[in-house]
Amino acid sequence: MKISAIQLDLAFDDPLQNEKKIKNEIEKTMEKYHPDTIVLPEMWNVSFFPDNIQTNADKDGKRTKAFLSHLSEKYRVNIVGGTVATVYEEKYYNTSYQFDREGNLIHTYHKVHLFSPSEEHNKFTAGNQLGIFELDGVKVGIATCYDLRFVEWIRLLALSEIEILFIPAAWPNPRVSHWETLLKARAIENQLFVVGVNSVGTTDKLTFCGHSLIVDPAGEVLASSNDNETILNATLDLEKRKTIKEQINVFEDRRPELYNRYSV
Ligand SMILES: NC(=O)CCC(=O)C(=O)O
Repeated sequence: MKISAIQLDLAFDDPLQNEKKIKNEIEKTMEKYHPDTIVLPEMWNVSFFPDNIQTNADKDGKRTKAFLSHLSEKYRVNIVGGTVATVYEEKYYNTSYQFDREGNLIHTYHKVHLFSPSEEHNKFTAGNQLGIFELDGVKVGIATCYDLRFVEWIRLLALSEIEILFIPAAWPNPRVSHWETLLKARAIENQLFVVGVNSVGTTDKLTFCGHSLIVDPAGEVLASSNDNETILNATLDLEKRKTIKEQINVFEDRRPELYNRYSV
């Protein structure tokens, strides 16, 4: 599967400008790289995140769904649509929508672990469903930014036998080393491909660190970036995951009966 991950400097609280930019970037990506799947960063409609989220949160995700559905159908490409601020029945969510090559919405994920240092938990409602879906017949998973720190949550995805984990993010400085280390660790410990797509640029409070990464199940970096806008590309050889599991099969060697005994 050929992946293109688009690392962007998003306009703060300006969904129209961000839509325009994403449309251009997707056009450019399709012309230059012809990927199977395009991946976007977290909260791309407003950036992470305006205090007055009420103003521009997407009602029922209607606008975002129409926008991404049109692009995925037009370019016959799967889109892992990063996340956007949404509002459903007066509750705000950090929501990710996924589309297949026919423009069908195939999956929706609401961020589960809200980033309390930025007061995200006071503005948004947390989701409570695992993010699992299929792209071109491949089982894949999604988690959003801060979710990456929750090893138990990502393990549940891995135990569901996903092959690729997508992590859209708005991960700021000064924690670039956490971001890179955790992406690699989640790839190695779960023997998965991990596609981490961050933002760059600044808001009134944060500077996003970029350094998006595509990592293979052995923790080898297939594509990396700095803190500029860029498109990362990698072809994921899904057979490699099988070979790695044959060499060190941590899933065969797990002792879940002990983990359950000591669980608190
Ligand atoms: N957008 C986020 O969830 C930020 C997470 C973060 O900065 C961290 O975990 O560190």
